[in-house]
Amino acid sequence: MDDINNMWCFACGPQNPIGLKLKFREEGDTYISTFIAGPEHQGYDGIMHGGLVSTLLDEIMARYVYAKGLTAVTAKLEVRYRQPTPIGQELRISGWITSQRGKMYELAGKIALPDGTVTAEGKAMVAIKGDE
Ligand SMILES: CCCCCCCCCC(=O)SCCNC(=O)CCNC(=O)[C@H](O)C(C)(C)COP(=O)(O)OP(=O)(O)OC[C@H]1O[C@@H](n2cnc3c(N)ncnc32)[C@H](O)[C@@H]1OP(=O)(O)O
Repeated sequence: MDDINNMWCFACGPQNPIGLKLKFREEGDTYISTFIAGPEHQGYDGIMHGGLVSTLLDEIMARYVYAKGLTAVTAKLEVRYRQPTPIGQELRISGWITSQRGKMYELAGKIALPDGTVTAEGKAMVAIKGDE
C-alpha cells in the first residue's frame, strides 16, 4: 500500500483517470470532502448510484485514519440511505472518529446537500494493519 500505488486510489488518487479525485481537509475533529456527481455516477436518472454513495462514506472514514499516518482498511461498513443523493449538487461528505479499541477504530460519516439535508449516513470499523 505504498504511496506510488495509492496515487491510483479510485476515490482520491490524482492519477486515476476515472477516479473521483476527492480532496480532503480537517475541521476540528471532522474530516471533510466535497463532490459533485455527474451523469456518469448515476443509477436511476438524476440519482447517484448507491454503491458510489457508499464509496464516498467508506473513503471519508477510512481515509481519516490513513491521514493520521496509519495503514487503515475498512473492516466493516454500514450505510443508511436516507434520501436519494442527487447528481449536479455539491455534496458535503464528513467523517469523524467515535471510538477506538486496540487496532480497531469506529467512525461515523454523512453526506449532506447544500441546504443541510442529510442523504446518507455511514458507520465503519476501520482496522490498522501491521504493527503501527
Ligand atoms: C491514498 C490511500 C487511500 C487510503 C484510504 C483508503 C480508503 C479505502 C478503504 C477500503 O475500502 S480498504 C478495502 C476494503 N477492506 C479490506 O480489504 C479489509 C480486508 N480485511 C482485512 O484485511 C482483515 O480482515 C482485517 C485487517 C480487517 C482484520 O484482520 P486481522 O487479522 O487484523 O484481525 P482478526 O480477524 O484477527 O480480528 C482481530 C480482532 O478484530 C475483530 N474484527 C475483525 N474484523 C472485524 C469486523 N469486521 N467487525 C468486528 N470485529 C472485527 C475480531 O473480532 C478480533 O477481535 P478480538 O481481538 O476481540 O477477538
